[in-house]
Amino acid sequence: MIRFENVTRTYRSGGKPALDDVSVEFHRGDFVFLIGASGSGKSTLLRMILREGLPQKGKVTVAGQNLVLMLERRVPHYRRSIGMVFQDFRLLPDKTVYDNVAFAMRVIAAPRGQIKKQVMKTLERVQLDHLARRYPHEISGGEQQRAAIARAIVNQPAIVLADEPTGNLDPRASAEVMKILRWINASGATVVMATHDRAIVDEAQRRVVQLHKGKLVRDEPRGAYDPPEGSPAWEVLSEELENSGLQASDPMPMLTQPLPVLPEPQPEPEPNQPAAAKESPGFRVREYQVTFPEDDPQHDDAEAEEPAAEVDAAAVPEFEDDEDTDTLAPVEQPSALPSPAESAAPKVPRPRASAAEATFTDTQHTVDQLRSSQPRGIFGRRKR
Ligand SMILES: Nc1ncnc2c1ncn2[C@@H]1O[C@H](COP(=O)(O)OP(=O)(O)OP(=O)(O)O)[C@@H](O)[C@H]1O
Repeated sequence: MIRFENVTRTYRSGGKPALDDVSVEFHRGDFVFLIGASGSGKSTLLRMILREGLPQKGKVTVAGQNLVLMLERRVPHYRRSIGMVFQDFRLLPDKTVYDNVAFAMRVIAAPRGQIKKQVMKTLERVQLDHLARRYPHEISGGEQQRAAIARAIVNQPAIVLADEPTGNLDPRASAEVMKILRWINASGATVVMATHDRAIVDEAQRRVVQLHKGKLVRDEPRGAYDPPEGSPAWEVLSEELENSGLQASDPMPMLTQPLPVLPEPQPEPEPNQPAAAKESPGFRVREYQVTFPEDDPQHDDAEAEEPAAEVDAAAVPEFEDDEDTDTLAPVEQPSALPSPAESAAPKVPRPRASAAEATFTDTQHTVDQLRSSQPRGIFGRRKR
């Protein structure tokens, strides 16, 4: 479904590549942990799947569509089949939980009745229906992340990308988020999750793809956070360990080595603090300007869910791309989350991930991405 072939991406000419000759394939229904030290290229890879940034060399294909050759005008439609979850949630602070999720459907001009039904169904599935009327600053970080996930999946994307979705959460909230991501995956979506969270990776025993300085050094079908001793990844990282500055939360092949000095732990955020107060110092969430009519305080809520325009299915462009017949058909969600027993916090306490600087730092990106969302079904149709 997602294929990288010898992909090299360099941000600055003459600089070191953020991705260096990477070849990897993610299949429909995969659950993949993308791991690696800070700066190893995880976010760059995720962004490339979103078609934010193209490779200088190589080819990225998603559901048979060559992203390098994709026409710009088709990109918004393409992105609608992808749900994106960020470390810093990126909820719109002036909208309720309900409206944050509904926003993703309003911008694609979904019918009003469908919005209400689908938003509430999705909120129930992330167990947030009782908080639908709250604003982001009135709910916990874990609840904010669940709301952000609801927003990402409300249009039933075939692919869900998560960039350190548990990075700002405590173990219990992280476990809730993982339960939801597993459920999304079980419903058929491909999930690719970048993480520094050792405990989560170790516990899940799912596919692990590891980057190191832009190179793919490991692809294990069922792996732990640390590479197996003696494996090529272990060898590479062992060589690097002495002078690499790896964090304790980065893949660490030789646990007998002395650990680097860690920064002072950050204080736990107070419950019910505004979202901004919970952001790690490294984040740069910019002010954004949303100019949609529904942001106008005078705007009648009753009208807010009216479609902005009729969707003419016949007018929706279809993909003509190449070789494989894979599609990005929307994914039906099962009717319920796994049992509450599955939501128990992880047994092993783990260190909080370092406050790595978010790469998707521009909230406008989220708004743009939501604007380009669309009704389900479109991506399942391609010209033969
Ligand atoms: N917009 C950009 N402009 C220039 N360099 C960039 C840009 N984005 C990323 N880089 C560089 O590319 C490399 C890979 O960065 P990337 O954000 O993909 O790593 P990462 O593994 O996601 O890191 P982290 O775990 O800290 O989020 C780093 O050296 C980074 O400095």
